This record gives sequence, structure tokens and C-alpha cells, in this order.
Amino acid sequence: MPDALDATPYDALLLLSFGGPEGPDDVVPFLENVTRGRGIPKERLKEVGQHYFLFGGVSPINGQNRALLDALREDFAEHGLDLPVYWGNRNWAPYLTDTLREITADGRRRVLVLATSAYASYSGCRQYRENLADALAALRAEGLEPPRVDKLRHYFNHPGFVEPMTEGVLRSLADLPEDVREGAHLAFTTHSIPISAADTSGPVEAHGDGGAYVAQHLDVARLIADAVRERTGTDHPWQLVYQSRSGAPHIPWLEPDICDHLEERHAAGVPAVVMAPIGFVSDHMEVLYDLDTEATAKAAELGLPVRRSATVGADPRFAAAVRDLVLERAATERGQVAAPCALGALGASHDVCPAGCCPARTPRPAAAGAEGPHA
Ligand SMILES: CC1=C(CCC(=O)O)c2cc3nc(cc4[nH]c(cc5[nH]c(cc1n2)c(C)c5CCC(=O)O)c(CCC(=O)O)c4C)C(CCC(=O)O)=C3C
Ligand SMILES: [Fe+2]
Repeated sequence: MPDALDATPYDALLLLSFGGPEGPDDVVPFLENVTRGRGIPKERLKEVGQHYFLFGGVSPINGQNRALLDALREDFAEHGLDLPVYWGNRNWAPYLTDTLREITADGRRRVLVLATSAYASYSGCRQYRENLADALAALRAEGLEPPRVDKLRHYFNHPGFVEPMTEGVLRSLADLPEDVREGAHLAFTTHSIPISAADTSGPVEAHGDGGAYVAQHLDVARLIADAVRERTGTDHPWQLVYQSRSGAPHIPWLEPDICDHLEERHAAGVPAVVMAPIGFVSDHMEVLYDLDTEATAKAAELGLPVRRSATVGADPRFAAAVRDLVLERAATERGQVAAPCALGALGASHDVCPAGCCPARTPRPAAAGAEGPHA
């Protein structure tokens, strides 16, 4: 047995995710949960519902989170880290409030939260903190005394997140027909968000147009492109592009869209494209529909060979990265000096979101940040 690792003061890890439907009857109620009060056009909702029905009404995201839970528990056990791992979602069972009630009943007093979003932004960070605040308030209203919650820092530039994706891009390149491989371009994709949300994402320091959201993705894209060049000896031109846009058409969102990008690359004579969904932690519906179905059909229509590279999913290197992040944060909370592990130009991001970080359009209570109580 290895020496026990110390997660003190934490006594639980909570995997916090989006949630997804698990059958046809779940699809509409799930979409109602996602879009409550968010002004998404009905047309878009019908369209997104079809994406789920095409896959039998089942989103892959819950299965992927179960696999990640297994990988985390296995990694922790193997390395002598005695920390129970729980799972709760924003939009589908197991719901966050129910999981936090269970955590409270189990007597846990300090919970560290791992959200399945690696980057700064309202949707990927603050909205999860609002969900935590809501859940804590609901439990208090039941007369319970919920634990204190903290959230792990953004992990986009942790080697355990970047390296499996680099390997995925290398595998996709190798999988392309030999005659188009060398000339292939890399299209790094992430979720489009409103430009106003990108510009105000992350901490208030200057990050240029697109805020921390775009800066962090560019950092990861550059890291992967550089590593690919080192490993293959070929310089594959790359660009950060976007997918899964929603919202009203008159509101500007981040562009270009992956499908327009494929068209433009094809017209420019590019022989092949590898689509690398660096914005996502697992192969969920945004990847399976927007890339593997829609963008892949677009490429077929153009006669442009494409491959889609893997997300980290339940890769053991990602599980090890989570263990590293937990131990780092625990040491910091104990007042020890931790050496944060981060690749790229931006360095490790803040442990605690500063006040006003990635603001909501309508201010609401958010837990685990500098401006509010932790619990
Ligand atoms: C930044 C970001 C991430 C990455 C970070 C993270 O992972 O958190 C993400 C992930 C996901 N988004 C998902 C699904 C949806 N997102 C929607 C809507 C929206 N997403 C937004 C942003 C993001 N979304 C935004 C700005 C909207 C517009 C309305 C709003 O501000 O809320 C809608 C409504 C219909 C539509 O408009 O598409 C759906 C159904 C699923 C589940 C997939 C599955 O089931 O496998 C996942 C992992
Ligand atoms: Fe989304």
C-alpha cells in the first residue's frame, strides 16, 4: 500500500455536471430544465430535441460521468487517497440538491467541487456556482446544515487534460488517408457563447477580445499544435472555431462556426481537417451531434476528409490530474505552499473566483467565490 495522501480539510469530492436525458420521455423535461428563464428560441429547442431523439433520447453524458467516477475512485484507491466521490447535475438526475443532501446526511463538512467544464465563462463556471448556492439554500430551508463548498480551479492547462487530447489529435491525423495527412489543418472547437459573455469571462484582468474564455482556449490549442509539430515534424495550420450556437440570431456569438470553417478551408484547397473538441471534457451530445453528425455530413458533402479527435473522458491521466488538483488545493487550504501544475502561457488560474468574475446578466447568489459565503 502506498503512503496515505492527505486531502485535509476536505472530506468529499463532488463531480458537478450538466446532466442529460436517459430515454425519449426525459428529453422535453430535460430541455425545460436547461432553458428555464434563458430565452432560447422555440425553434432551436425543437431542433435540439431532434438531436437527442436521433440517439434514442439518450445523452451519452451521464454514462461518461459514471465512467469518470469509476476512474476517479480507482485512481484515488490506487494512490491511497481516502476521499469519497459524489456526483450531482444541474439539469437531470442525480440532481445536485439531492446529492448535497446525501453528502450532508453522510456527515461531510467540506466539499471540493470538480465541474465538468475546464474553462472560465458564465456557463462553465459561475452558473455552476449559482447552482451550488441554490442547492445550499434549499437544504437550509429544509432545516439542514449543509457543508462548506469550494470549487477546483480551471484545469484547461493541466497536463493531464492537454496530453490525452494531443494524443487524440495524433491518432486522428494517423487515421487520415496518407495522401492528405501532411496537408491537414487542425480545427480546435469549443462551445460558442455570446461575445458579451466571452468578453466578461474569467477574472477581470485584460485578456483581449473574447476574454479569458478565448484566451484559455487559444493557449490549449497552441500547446496541442506545438506538441503535434514536435511529434510529427509537420506544421499543421490551426484555428480556434466554434459550434453549438443557440440564442437569438441578432445577438452576436463567437464565430466562425465549424461548418462554415470547413467550407472555407475546402474552398481554400485544404486537403483534410482534424476537428479537435478541446472545449469539452467528454464525447457528449454537442460532440456526437454537432461534430460527428452535422459537421461530418457537411464535410462529406464537400468531399473533404475529416476526423474528430477524442475528448479526455475517463482517461486515467485525467483522473490523475484531478487527484493532483485536489492535493494542491488541500495543501493551499492548510496554509502550505503548493506548486500548481500548469502548461502554456497563462499559468494556473485562481483558486477562488474573484468578485464579479464571469458575471450573469442578472446578478444572483453564487457559492464558492470571493464575494460570498462559501456555504
Ligand atoms: C460554454 C458551454 C458549455 C461547455 C461547458 C460545460 O460543459 O458546462 C456547454 C456544455 C453543454 N451544453 C449542453 C446542452 C445544452 N446547452 C444549451 C444551451 C447553451 N449552452 C451554452 C454554453 C455552454 N454549454 C450557452 C451559452 C447556451 C445558451 C443558453 C444558456 O445560456 O443556457 C442547451 C439548450 C439548447 C441549445 O441552445 O442548444 C442544451 C440542450 C450539454 C449537454 C450535452 C449532452 O446532453 O450530452 C453540455 C455538456
Ligand atoms: Fe450548452
